[in-house]
Amino acid sequence: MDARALWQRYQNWLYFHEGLGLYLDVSRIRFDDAFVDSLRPKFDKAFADMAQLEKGAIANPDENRMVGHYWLRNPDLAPTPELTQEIVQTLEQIEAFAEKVQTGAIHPPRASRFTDIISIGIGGSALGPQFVAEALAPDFPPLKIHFIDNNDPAGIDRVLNHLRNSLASTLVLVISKSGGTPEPRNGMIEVKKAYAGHNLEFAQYAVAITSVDSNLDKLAKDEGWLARFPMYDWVGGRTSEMSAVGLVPAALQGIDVRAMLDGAKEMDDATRVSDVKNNPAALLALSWYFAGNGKGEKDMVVLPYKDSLFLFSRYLQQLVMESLGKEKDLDGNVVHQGIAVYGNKGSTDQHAYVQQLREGVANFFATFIEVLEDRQGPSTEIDPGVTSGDYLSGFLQGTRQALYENHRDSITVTIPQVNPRTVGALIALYERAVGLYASLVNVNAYHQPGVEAGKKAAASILDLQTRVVAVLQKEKAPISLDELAEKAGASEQIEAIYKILRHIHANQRGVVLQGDLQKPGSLTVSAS
Ligand SMILES: O=P(O)(O)OC[C@H]1O[C@H](O)[C@H](O)[C@@H](O)[C@@H]1O
Repeated sequence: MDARALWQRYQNWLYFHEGLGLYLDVSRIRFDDAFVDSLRPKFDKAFADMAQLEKGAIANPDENRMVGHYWLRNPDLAPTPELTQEIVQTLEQIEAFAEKVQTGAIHPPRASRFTDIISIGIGGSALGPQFVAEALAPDFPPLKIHFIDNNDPAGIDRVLNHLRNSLASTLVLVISKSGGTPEPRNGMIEVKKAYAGHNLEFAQYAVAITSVDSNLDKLAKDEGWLARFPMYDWVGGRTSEMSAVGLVPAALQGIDVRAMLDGAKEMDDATRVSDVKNNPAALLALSWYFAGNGKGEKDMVVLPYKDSLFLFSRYLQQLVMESLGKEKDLDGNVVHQGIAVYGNKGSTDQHAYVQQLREGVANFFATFIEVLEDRQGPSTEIDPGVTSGDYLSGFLQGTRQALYENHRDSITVTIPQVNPRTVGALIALYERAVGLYASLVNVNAYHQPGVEAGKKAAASILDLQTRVVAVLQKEKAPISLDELAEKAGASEQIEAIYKILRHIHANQRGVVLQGDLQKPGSLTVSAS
């Protein structure tokens, strides 16, 4: 296609949302009209499915749950007045709590204000809050947020060390929808011990965000934590940014959560339109379907050209991959669906892996996120008449063009600036696109059965560790791994036992391995 024809195609397919000032350009995805027509029946079904979902249908059949993240930003849509009221009240409580914390009406026992937040959570209970903090927190927020989103002891230490002089003014958010995920539970126990070590009573610093009556909720209630905010079973972790999960940390950091919700609502309205060409989420789903042949054959590389959006790809990774990455479709056929997502930010990534994108294996399509406003205030000129922002803008256009010339397709989303409304809109846009695409490929976007296998295996390893260590402690002399495994009744699991022992040995916690480390089968082990 020559330049004029491309320009025409650009204009034909350009989507613009006036209220949000958001553009979506899918012209560099090479579908034709016949392809769009061929998907029409699937889209009709997807729009109908989505309408049912918004009305409160059991859209997550495996877990027998409604899927209601759209109600969070438009509570009147909720299927019952009780739910509407609950959403509205929770939002009011969140805002009231944040205001009291910021003004010092709620303050820690030994300081006049809270200054910092430790947010403990993982997956959907971390990625949204992290993305939004990075995108929207002011440079000098009323409370500065720090995340514990893993079970890495050194990572936990790092956060606690940074805060060792301000723990007495640090609020702790423990975020877990289920209230039973091991990582946040363990993080909470470690942080609690650190508070005890500073003679601080944890409950006076702690806030729980979790489902009503979960283990975490009960603990927070029993111990009299500072506050508790509810999570709902009809909101999935990966779509929970507009629930208390995302709103509490955002409001505490001084982010305008109402504006974020408004932006999402406006986008929801726009993506409810049942006409592909005039629905930005449908245009995304159409492009993903075309690019990956409806089978996820191409990865989605997400490149925001704005530092504050660099966690967007990480956020989308869970939203897209946990939603679409499914073994079976809704009819039980084995389909192995999904779309792999990765990315970081431009132009930084141009100096890393864009070489491969341009010339190497063509197994991806790119999504550029462009922000029109360079910075607040004027820019200095780097060269005569040229600013850093002009360079960044040029880098984006250049990469888009260079990729297209080499048959690498791309989508471009353009927003006027990074603010609560546009961030809310971006989140809503992708939530809807994922939902529509899931319908196109007939998978349940709202469950995650595959995650359980790893969790169960991990639990059985920890159980094995307890058994093996108990057996070892009764031994008087060093014993071979084979013997130990047999005595623990776990001969089949010798490799796992070896790895457990090597780990305990490395941490000098009462186990000594001796012998040739190159030949694990020849090692003997003793309790020290
Ligand atoms: O919020 P939680 O219940 O602790 O869950 C945190 C995360 O854990 C799981 O592994 C799920 O796969 C995620 O979807 C979820 O976001």
